[in-house]
Amino acid sequence: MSDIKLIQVTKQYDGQSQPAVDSVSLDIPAGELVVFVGPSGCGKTTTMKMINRLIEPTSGQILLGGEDVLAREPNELRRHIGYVIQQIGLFPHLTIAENITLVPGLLGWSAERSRKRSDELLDLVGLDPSSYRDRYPRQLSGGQQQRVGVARALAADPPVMLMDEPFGATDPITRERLQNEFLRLQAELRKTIVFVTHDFDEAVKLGDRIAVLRERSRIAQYDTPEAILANPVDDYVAGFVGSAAALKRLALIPVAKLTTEPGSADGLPAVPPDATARDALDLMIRHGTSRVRIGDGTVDFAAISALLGGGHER
Ligand SMILES: Nc1ncnc2c1ncn2[C@@H]1O[C@H](COP(=O)(O)OP(=O)(O)OP(=O)(O)O)[C@@H](O)[C@H]1O
Repeated sequence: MSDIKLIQVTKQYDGQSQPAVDSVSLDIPAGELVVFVGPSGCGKTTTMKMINRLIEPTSGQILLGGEDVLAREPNELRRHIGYVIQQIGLFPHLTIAENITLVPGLLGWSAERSRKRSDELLDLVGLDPSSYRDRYPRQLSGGQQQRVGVARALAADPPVMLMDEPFGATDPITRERLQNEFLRLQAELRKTIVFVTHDFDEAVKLGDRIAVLRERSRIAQYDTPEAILANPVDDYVAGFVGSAAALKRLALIPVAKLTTEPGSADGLPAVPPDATARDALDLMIRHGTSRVRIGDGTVDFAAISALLGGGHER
């Protein structure tokens, strides 16, 4: 199992008076997408890069599937951890297929196996292999290059992915499309993912859990998006959540996340399986009910109103 455990991890850069990351402990369960969100300079990237040893911790321990990452050879470690960054870093003189299969190449895959994998991944990220595999990066739009970046990180099927603001450089519409595609992918692949962003809406939309970080990467709150929206632990987190934006955020939360056990759903209006909490609320208001059906379960008004920050006056 590829869970990740940070145990009192500290990074002190040379010449800095304070550590960039100060004794951070965090458990990231296997198969979950955990988002680090926090203001610029709070140490998100530093924390993430210590997991694949692009940055070496000053002290503390990082376990990957129970194994100390510091005991592993860095290049070998990195071949098992997909890495996606904002400036994708595709090699301009290599074709898209060659870019995608860099790591499989290092792992000694045959040309045939690499070609198949690259076509499969292009399909997976929504690019037609026959029209894209032989192009060069400059012949693709920013959003398409970003998809190739994701495909490349997935190439050797690593159990763990680190993603640093991967959609940050794209326009809002492309960004939303990439987020949606990525959510669909992750529902299928269930990788262990650490995802860095400073956009709280993105964190709510993508995260199974969110770590809200304060300065020096200290964890202000670590919980599901729903729990953080409903009960921010303090003013710092509440400031991040921003109560005025709560209604808007309902449109980001799949109502399936809120579904309760199957009960009697006779006669209740139904929302489709991919509906958002906002859709469910609209349906309740239209039908004057406090419960709606989704699949085999139901969701009630209390679950939705909790997301609006019920009980936390600002
Ligand atoms: N190589 C370095 N040497 C010295 N200080 C550094 C180095 N890299 C980062 N820092 C400092 O460590 C702190 C954390 O930086 P980091 O890049 O991890 O933050 P971040 O939360 O990812 O920020 P952003 O959202 O702006 O990318 C910052 O104060 C930064 O100036």
